[in-house]
Amino acid sequence: MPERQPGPGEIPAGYARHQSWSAAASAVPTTLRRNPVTGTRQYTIDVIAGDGIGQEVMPAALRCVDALADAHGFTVRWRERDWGSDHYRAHGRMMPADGIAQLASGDGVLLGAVGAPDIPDDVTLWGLLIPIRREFHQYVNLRPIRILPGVTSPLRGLDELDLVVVRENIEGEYSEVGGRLYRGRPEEMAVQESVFTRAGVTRIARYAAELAQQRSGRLVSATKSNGIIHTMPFWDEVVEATVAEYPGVTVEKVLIDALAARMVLKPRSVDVVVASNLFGDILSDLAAGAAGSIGVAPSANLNPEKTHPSMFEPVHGSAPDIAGQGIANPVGTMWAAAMMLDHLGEEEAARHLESAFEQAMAGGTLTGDLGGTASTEEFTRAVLARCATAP
Ligand SMILES: NC(=O)C1=CN([C@@H]2O[C@H](COP(=O)(O)OP(=O)(O)OC[C@H]3O[C@@H](n4cnc5c(N)ncnc54)[C@H](O)[C@@H]3O)[C@@H](O)[C@H]2O)C=CC1
Ligand SMILES: CC(=O)C(=O)O
Ligand SMILES: [K+]
Ligand SMILES: [Mn+2]
Repeated sequence: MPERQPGPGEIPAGYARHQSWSAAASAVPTTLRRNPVTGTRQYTIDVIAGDGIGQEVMPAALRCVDALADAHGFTVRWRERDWGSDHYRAHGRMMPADGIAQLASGDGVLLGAVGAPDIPDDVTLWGLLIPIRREFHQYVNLRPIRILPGVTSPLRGLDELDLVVVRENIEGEYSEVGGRLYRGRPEEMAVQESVFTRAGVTRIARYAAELAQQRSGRLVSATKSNGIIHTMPFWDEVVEATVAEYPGVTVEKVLIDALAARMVLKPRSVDVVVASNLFGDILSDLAAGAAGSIGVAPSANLNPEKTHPSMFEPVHGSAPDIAGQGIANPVGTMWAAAMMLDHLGEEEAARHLESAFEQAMAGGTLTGDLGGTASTEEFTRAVLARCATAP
């Protein structure tokens, strides 16, 4: 494997040792390519299929969006990026040194997954996914989940579930503050700091409160302020004070351990969950499991101010255990693409895409993770058949 030796000003493959490339990210603000005179809508989207099943689920989603673009009168220019673990093996980095700057001129990023069994996961994540989230200030990770048509939840008697995890996405427990000393020796130690800021907690709480206001008014805040004595009491205080500004929204703080049990036992008692980076990561896979499979779960890494591109991806990873078999469920990526269309202002196409995969599933075409026998290709064709014509 090549040695990772970034030159001056380059992005190192391991973000932990980064200098700064924020200037590159903030240089070019995104502007949606909507011509005010002709009304034509054209979007430039960067596509990072990435690793493992990312290579299988991404083409499935792109074909659907292309069909929808024709049907709804807009065009998408895909800029395909061969970034990820193969790029790392060839060049010693997950993306080019100016990768962030390249993405900055687009209207959004669609990502499959990153992660390969032969490369440490911190290298792959911190070399691609996490820098994009941070440098583009995508501080909201929005993760809706529903029990989709045709799916039987593994939870007894649960036939309906519709909740949203609002995960803080750029600070918290995922922090490069810390270090390791005396590697390999008996006295070795590792320190990992969590970073919570008033600005960071306030803005995620605001986003979640606004979402709760549009839904049930019920917000659950995941915490662990009994065991984690500095950051979590701070999280609780800031969340409570922020949500108090939103009439009609109540916030219930629930310790994460009990919340995990509650989401299995009484998942419908939860509507919108606001959670730190790590807690939101875990709860979103838990919620997806309750809804039948993590293969259907989407996520939007949002820069709500739209000063930078946002990034859309399935919740799942590269799934090396099933990669290359053509059996991955592409719904998580299709649903993420629908969230991207919403973000671009193409709401009709977004609803069309959602109803297309829902109808395919309702018709009994299901991939193996959901107990069906359809391949990725068979399922995708069933969705495509419902994308060309009006829903
Ligand atoms: N945002 C990202 O790109 C993420 C990357 N990862 C990376 O992915 C790699 C694998 O991680 P794991 O912990 O195994 O999580 P994973 O999400 O890749 O897979 C967990 C389990 O779910 C199944 N699964 C996932 N997506 C599926 C789909 N679309 N259809 C059918 N089955 C599906 C897999 O086969 C596996 O049994 C690691 O390198 C990890 O760091 C993990 C999570 C998110
Ligand atoms: C990396 C990961 O697990 C996630 O973004 O959900
Ligand atoms: K992913
Ligand atoms: Mn995750």
